[in-house]
Order: sequence, then C-alpha cells, then structure tokens
Amino acid sequence: MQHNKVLILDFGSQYTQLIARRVRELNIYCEIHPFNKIPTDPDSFNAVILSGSPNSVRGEDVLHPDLSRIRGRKPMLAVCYGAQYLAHFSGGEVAPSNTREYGRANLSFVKDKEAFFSGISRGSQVWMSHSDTIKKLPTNGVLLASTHDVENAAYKIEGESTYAIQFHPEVYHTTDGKQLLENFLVDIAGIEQDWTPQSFVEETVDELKEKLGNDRVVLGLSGGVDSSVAAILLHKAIGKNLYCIFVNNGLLRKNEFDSVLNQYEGMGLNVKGVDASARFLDALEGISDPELKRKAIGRVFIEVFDDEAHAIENVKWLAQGTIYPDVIESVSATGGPSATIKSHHNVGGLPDFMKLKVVEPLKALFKDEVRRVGASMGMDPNILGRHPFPGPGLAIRILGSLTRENVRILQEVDAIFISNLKSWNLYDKVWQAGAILLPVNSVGVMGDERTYEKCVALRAVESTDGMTADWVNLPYEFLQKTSNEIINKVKGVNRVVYDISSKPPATIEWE
Ligand SMILES: Nc1ncnc2c1ncn2[C@@H]1O[C@H](COP(=O)(O)OP(=O)(O)OP(=O)(O)O)[C@@H](O)[C@H]1O
Ligand SMILES: O=c1[nH]c(=O)c2[nH+]cn([C@@H]3O[C@H](COP(=O)(O)O)[C@@H](O)[C@H]3O)c2[nH]1
Ligand SMILES: NC(=O)CC[C@H](N)C(=O)O
Ligand SMILES: [Mg+2]
Repeated sequence: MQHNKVLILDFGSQYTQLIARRVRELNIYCEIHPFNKIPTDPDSFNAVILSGSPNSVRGEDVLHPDLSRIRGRKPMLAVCYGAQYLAHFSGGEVAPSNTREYGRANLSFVKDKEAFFSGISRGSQVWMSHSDTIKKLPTNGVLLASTHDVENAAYKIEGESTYAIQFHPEVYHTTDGKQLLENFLVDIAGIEQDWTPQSFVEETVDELKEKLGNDRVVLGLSGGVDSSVAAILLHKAIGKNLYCIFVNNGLLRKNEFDSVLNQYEGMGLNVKGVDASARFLDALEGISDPELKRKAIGRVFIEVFDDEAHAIENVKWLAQGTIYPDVIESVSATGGPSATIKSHHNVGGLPDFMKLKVVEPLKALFKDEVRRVGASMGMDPNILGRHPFPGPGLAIRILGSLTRENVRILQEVDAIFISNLKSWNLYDKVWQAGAILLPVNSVGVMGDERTYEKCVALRAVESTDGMTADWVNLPYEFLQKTSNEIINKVKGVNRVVYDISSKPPATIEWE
C-alpha cells in the first residue's frame, strides 16, 4: 500500500525529530530529508515541512534549499528558520531581534476564519526560539497571527498552500501545536491519517522481503526492546535466514546473559549466545575517557560480529535494533549541523573489511513507537516493558577506568535496586533505572570500624523517548530500604546517593 507521505526538510534544528513525532502521532507517515537532498519526484510526497535551524538567513552560512519543484505545488509549512527563509528571499525582510526571543509567548492576534488556525484562539500559548525576526512579510504574504513581541508570528502566501510560523508547533509547550499541524496536514493538505503500527509492520515486512530476498542476515540481539522487535520483524520477513547473536560483553546486568537466552527460547528465533567478556574487558583496561570507552566497545562489538559472521556461510547483512534517538545523538540525523552528544556504540557504519550491508528496520522510530509496533505483533509485554539498557552496558556507569571487580560490585548494586523496584511495583512506572559507580571513596563507620569505600549513585528517570527526561520522585521509604540493603550486602560500598538531575542539562547515562 502506498501511504501518504510528508517530507520534512531538515535545516539542522534540534527539534526536527520532534516534528516527525508529532506528525506520526497524527497517524501520518513522514520522512526527514536534508534540506539539500529533496527527492526528485515531487509526487512521492503530499506535503512539505521546513524545519528550524541554528543558522541565520542573514549569515554567510545561510542554507539554501532548492524549492523550485515544490513551492506553490505542494502544501508547505515553514517553521522558524523556514518562515524566515521564505520571507527573506521572496520580497520580505528579516533582521536581528532587539532581544532574543526564547520560550513562552501568547498569541495576541489570530486572523478570523482561517482553516490553519481553526480551533485555536487568541491567548493560545506558543513556544519561541529565535534571534532573528521577520520584519516584513514576503510578496503576497498575509498576516495570520501575532504575539506581543513578534508581529509576524504566522503568515500565509496568497494563492499558494504555503504557511509559515515563527514559533515551534512541535514542542510540548506550544499548547495547540498538534492542532495546528492537524489543521495543516489534514484539512489543508488533505492527507489521510492511515499510518499505524499495523501498517508499519505490513509495509516493513514487505520491504524487508524485497530488499533481502533469500540473503542471510546476522542480527545483534541484546535482550532489549529494540533488537527484539527488530528480530521479530525480520523473522516474519525472512524466517530461517535470520541468525541472531547475543554477545556477552561482560558489561551486562547480573545473570543477564543466561536469563536473556532463556527468554528467547520458544520464540522461534535462532539465537546464539557468544561469551566475549574477556575481549571487551581487556580492551577497556586502563581507559577512563567516556568517548574512548564507547569507541573501544564499538570496535570490539564489530570484531566479534565479524568473527561470528564468518562462521555463517554466505551471510550478506548485519541487522541492528538501532532506533532514531541513537542516531540523533551520535551524529546529526541527516548529516546536518546538529551537535554530537555521545557516540552510541551501534551508530557510525561498519568498517570496509566487514563487507556486510547494514539493515536497521527501526531506524526511523522512537522508543514508544517501537513498543507499539511490538505490541501489535503480539510480543511478550515483559520484553516490551524492559527498561532500555545501553549497548556499552555497565562500562558507561562505572566512571573512570573499570576493573572486573568494579563490574561485579556494580552488578550486585544494580540487581538490588532493580529487584526492589519490581517488588515495590515501581519498575513499570519508571522509564529507565540503574546504578552508577563513582570514582569516589569516602569515609564511613561500620561496626565501630572506619571504612574508606566506594559510593554509588542510583538513577531513575521518566521519559517517553529518552530525548528529554526527569528524575523520578521515588518514595523515601523505598530509597531508605534500598540504600540500606546495598550497603549491608555489597562489600566495598559504604555510601549511596540519588541522582536528581533532569535531561537536559544532564543526560540519562553518566558517560
Ligand atoms: N549484547 C549485545 N549483543 C548483541 N547485540 C547488541 C548487544 N547490545 C547491543 N546490541 C545491538 O545494538 C543495538 C542498540 O542497542 P540498544 O541498547 O540501543 O537497543 P536494545 O538493546 O535493542 O534496546 P534497549 O534500548 O531497550 O536496550 C541493539 O539493538 C543490538 O542490535
Ligand atoms: O544502545 C545504546 N548505546 C549507547 O551507546 C547508548 N548510550 C546511551 N544509551 C541509551 O540512550 C538513552 C539516552 O541516553 P543519554 O541520555 O545518556 O544520552 C538511554 O536510554 C541510554 O541508556 C545508549 N544505548
Ligand atoms: N529555531 C530557529 O529556526 C532559529 C532560526 C534562526 N537561527 C534564528 O535564530 O532566528
Ligand atoms: Mg539495550
């Protein structure tokens, strides 16, 4: 089935992916493409959204999309930089704002009887994030809305289905943002809301069949949600040609290697457990820099996969459960100008020597979307409900250089924390939780004796997609009991603290 498709042109905004989320929440399929790689066939999409950008239309680094085949022919919504771009280069004027405008604003004027603003009235809260401002509308521009500080907060172009807004409809704090997108996509562009988890499964399986044919595929299976859902999708498409490899990198949770292998029994998948812990731990010896650790782990993962791939005759593809946020935070999603935060172990391509092509069926989905896709295939809620766990595992939760002893200590601490969350019925209320071993010794007193031992931090966050997160207000009694149990049972730890930082400005993992 051919879906309606929305094209999102990325100019490097941190929010581009959020636009995609919002569109998909409306059950409309969309794809993000770099601003300078517009698909050549305009009939392959039904509407276009231009994202914001860190760049300025007035600067030397102005980003110029070639809109000649689209403008006036496809419904277009230009956000922030996009709105400034259309103004600046089509007869309007953009200038620096007197004051930078970030955050909350309210619409002080909304033009009557405009389909674009249907259901949205004066006073509605919008979120701004810009330092340039549109001084004069472009040729044929019609003012649609203003805020107290920004006169040209929204406009359309007479005679075209082109709309532009200075504020960000995609962020949570623009209260009617979703309504606005719906007005544009459904009422103005006439797009059907037919993109659902079921349709994603059907289409992805068809695409995978076509792409992979009779080829053999090796998949990195981690026990986590993403790779498990990817495995089931691939299994539906190519059955016995799928070879799953679960690597023990020595950095898993306590007993996780065995329990994950057990969990996959009975699912019809062909899973091989590979114990490579010594290789990983040796490679990490003496490394304390977070990025170097991640790079070392990524390298060993590749070596192990390469070895395993050689053991399967004629294998052509490596499949991974990579999802969208992995990509966004490692490298800019589209090769655009957004910043690298952390190098996720599974992103960045394969070295030439591997000769395997990569297939990542979930690369465009957010975590909650992956869970819905898994549920629509009838997967076990216990797998789908698992907290995310990073591929580099406990290595990025042991600050500084790690030793086998430190890994063991953290495994014990983590096991107590997680099992208590489960027994207190808190596990499903928390998006992700874990413990961090700090490179700090402090003085304590146990049984009248002085101790000088390690400190662990507990972290539990709520989130929907890992892109932003807040710490969870766990009950004091729970923290009290857990802290006590950790210090009493885990030799080498005499202090427990609770991490109360949100993301941003912190991140979920400490490294
Ligand atoms: N121990 C492992 N063995 C094999 N492959 C792995 C392992 N750890 C990670 N991977 C690969 O790296 C990908 C990314 O890991 P990541 O932790 O982001 O996802 P996940 O483990 O599938 O899901 P979750 O985020 O829920 O933990 C996995 O989907 C998988 O393909
Ligand atoms: O597979 C992964 N490989 C990695 O290298 C990696 N680093 C972070 N994470 C997970 O991503 C989410 C966001 O983490 P941060 O806020 O720490 O960036 C959280 O869920 C993290 O656990 C990783 N997952
Ligand atoms: N969020 C944006 O798109 C900002 C656009 C432009 N860089 C400005 O500061 O005005
Ligand atoms: Mg994982």
